[in-house]
Amino acid sequence: MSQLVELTGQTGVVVRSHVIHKVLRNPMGLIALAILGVLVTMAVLADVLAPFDENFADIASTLAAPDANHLLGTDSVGRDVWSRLAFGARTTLLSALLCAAVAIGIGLPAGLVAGYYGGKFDGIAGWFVNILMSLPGIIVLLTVRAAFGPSVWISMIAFGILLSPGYFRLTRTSVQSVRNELYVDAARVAGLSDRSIISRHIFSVVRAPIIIQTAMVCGVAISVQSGLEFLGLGDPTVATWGVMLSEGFKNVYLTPTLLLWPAVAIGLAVGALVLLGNAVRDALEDGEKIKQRKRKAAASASATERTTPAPAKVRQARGAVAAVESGTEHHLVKVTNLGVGYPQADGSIKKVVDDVSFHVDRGEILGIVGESGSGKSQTAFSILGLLPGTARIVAGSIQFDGNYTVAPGEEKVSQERLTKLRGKRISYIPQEPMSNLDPAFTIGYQLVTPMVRVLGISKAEATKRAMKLLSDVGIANPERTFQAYPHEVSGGMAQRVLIAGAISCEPDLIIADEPTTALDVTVQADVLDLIRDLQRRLNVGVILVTHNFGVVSDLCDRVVVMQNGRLVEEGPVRTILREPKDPYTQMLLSSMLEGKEPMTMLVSAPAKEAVK
Ligand SMILES: Nc1ncnc2c1ncn2[C@@H]1O[C@H](COP(=O)(O)OP(=O)(O)OP(=O)(O)O)[C@@H](O)[C@H]1O
Repeated sequence: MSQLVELTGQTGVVVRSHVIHKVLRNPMGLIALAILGVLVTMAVLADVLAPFDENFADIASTLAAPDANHLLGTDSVGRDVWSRLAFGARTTLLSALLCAAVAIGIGLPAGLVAGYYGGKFDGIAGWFVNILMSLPGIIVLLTVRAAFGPSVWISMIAFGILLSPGYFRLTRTSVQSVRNELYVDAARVAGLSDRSIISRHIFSVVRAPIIIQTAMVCGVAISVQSGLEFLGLGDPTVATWGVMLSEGFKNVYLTPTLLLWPAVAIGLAVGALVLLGNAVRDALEDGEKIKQRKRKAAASASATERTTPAPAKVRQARGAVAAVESGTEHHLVKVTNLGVGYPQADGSIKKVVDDVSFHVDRGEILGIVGESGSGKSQTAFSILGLLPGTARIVAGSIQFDGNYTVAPGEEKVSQERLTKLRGKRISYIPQEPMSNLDPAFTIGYQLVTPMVRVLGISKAEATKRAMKLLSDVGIANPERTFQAYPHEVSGGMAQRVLIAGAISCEPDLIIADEPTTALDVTVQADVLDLIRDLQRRLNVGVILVTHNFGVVSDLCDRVVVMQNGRLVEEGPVRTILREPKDPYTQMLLSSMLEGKEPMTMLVSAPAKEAVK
C-alpha cells in the first residue's frame, strides 16, 4: 500500500481513510475502537499505570477492599487487583494476537497458493485442512497443556494452528473468485510475475475479509484462553484475565468483585472485537456498493471522446529482434499445424483448433476472422499462453522470433518461455476493457507497475512515461485519468488506457482480441484508427481477432479465415476481398456487403458440427 501511495500520491490513502472514516462515523465502530483503545493503553502502559508488580503479594492485606493504595482492592494472597488487571491486559491481548498471527501465517499463504495455482498443492492442503478441522479443539489444547505445561503462549500457538483452516478456506475461496478475472490475465500478459499478481491484485481482494476474520479470531482466542484458565489449566504465575477469573471464582462469596473485574475486561475486549469486525465489514460493503453504482453509471455513459492521437515517440528498434521481411522464412510469429483440444469425459479429445498455420511479420496487421466459436480466441490465447489449464496442444508448434514457445510434440504452452516474452515483447489488447482493469487500483498504478517491473525503470520515470502514453493514445487530460479508478472512466477511455498499457513496454507483437466489440459504436472507429496509427508508427506486428470482415478490410494487410477451428482461407486482404475462393469466405463477404450482422446469418448446420 505504501508503494501505491508513493506511485500515485493518493490512491492507497484514499481507500484506507475512506474505510477508517466510515468505521469512525459508525457508533458501533466508534465504541469498539474506544474500548479497545483503553484496553491497549492499559496493556502498553502497564508498567506506568500499575503501582505494584503483578505478583507482588502483601500477606498483611489479603482480600482488602478498594482504598487509596489498592484502587480495586487485593486478592486472596494480597496482590493488587488493578496492577494484575493492567499486566493481564498485556498478556491476554498479546497472546490473542499471537494466536491470530499463527493462524494467518499458515492459512493465508497456503490459501493464496492453493487458490491461485490449484493442482496438487490445493489437493494436499485441502486434505490437511480437513484433518485439522476434524480434530476436537479442546481435547487438542488439553493434550498440548499436558505435554508442554500450562504456558499461555504455547496453547495460543496450538489454537492458532487449529484456527488456520478458517483463513485457508476464506483466502482460497476469495482467490478462486478473482483468479479467472480478465484483469488478472491482463496483468500476466503485461509481464507481471505470479508473485506480483498475487501480492497486488489477488491479495487486495482477500485483505478485507482477513481483517474482519482477525477481529473475530482475537475475540475467540481471548474467550478460549480465559475459559481454559478459568478451569484452572492456566499458568498461575502469569497474570492473565483468565487466571484472575479463576482465582476470583474461588473467593466469590467473600469478595465478589475479584470475579467482576476480569469478567468485565474479558467481556469488553471480546465484545469490542466483534463490534469492530462488524463495523469494518459494514464500511467495506458500503464502499463496494458505491463502487458498483459508479461502475454502472460509467457503463451506461456514452463514450464519445474524440481521438486526437498525439505523436507517439519513435520506437527504438530492439537489437534482439531481427528485421523480418514478409515472405521470408523467419517470421515474428509462426504458427505451424496448430491443434488445440480439450479432454472429454469419455477420454476423447475435442479439437477446437485443428491444423492451423499462419505467420505474422513485423510491421503488418494480420486479421483472424470467423464466426463465434470458430477458434479465433483459442488460437490467439495459444500464442499468448493464456489457454485454460485443461487445454492441450494436440499438434503443431508456435515460434516467436525464431524460438519455440510451443515446440513440436509439447502438450502445453511453455509458461516459462512466455513469461519472458509477455509484457516485454508480446502484449495484448482485450475485448472487455472494464474487466481487464483491476477496480481496486488507479489507472496510473496499473500502467506504472508493469513498466517498473519489465523495463526496470524508476517509478518517477515510469510515471512520466505513463502520462506521455496516455496523451499518445488521445486522452485529453492524462493527469486526471492517471489518478482515476477504472469505474471513473468510460469504456472507450478504458480501452485507450489498455492500448497505452499494451505499447508501454515497447512490444514487437500486439494481439488484439475483438478490441472494439464491447465499445460504443461512436468509439469503435476511433479505437481502430488508434491501433492502425500506433502500429504504423511503432512498426509492430499486430494480430487482430475479429468476427467482422469490415474491420479486416479496413485495417489488415493479410487475413486468416477460420471456421470450426480450421483455417479455410488465407492471403492478402485485397486478394481475398477480390477473389474469395472458399464458399465460407464468400458468405462472410456477401453478408458484409449486404450490411447484415455478419455472424448471425452464417450459422449453417454443417458449419456447426464439432471438429473432431
Ligand atoms: N475451457 C474450454 N473448455 C472446452 N471448450 C472450450 C473452452 N474454451 C473454449 N472452448 C471451445 O473452443 C471453441 C472455440 O472457442 P473460441 O473462444 O476460440 O472461439 P472464437 O472464434 O474466439 O469465438 P468468439 O468470437 O465467440 O470469442 C468453442 O467451441 C468453445 O466452446
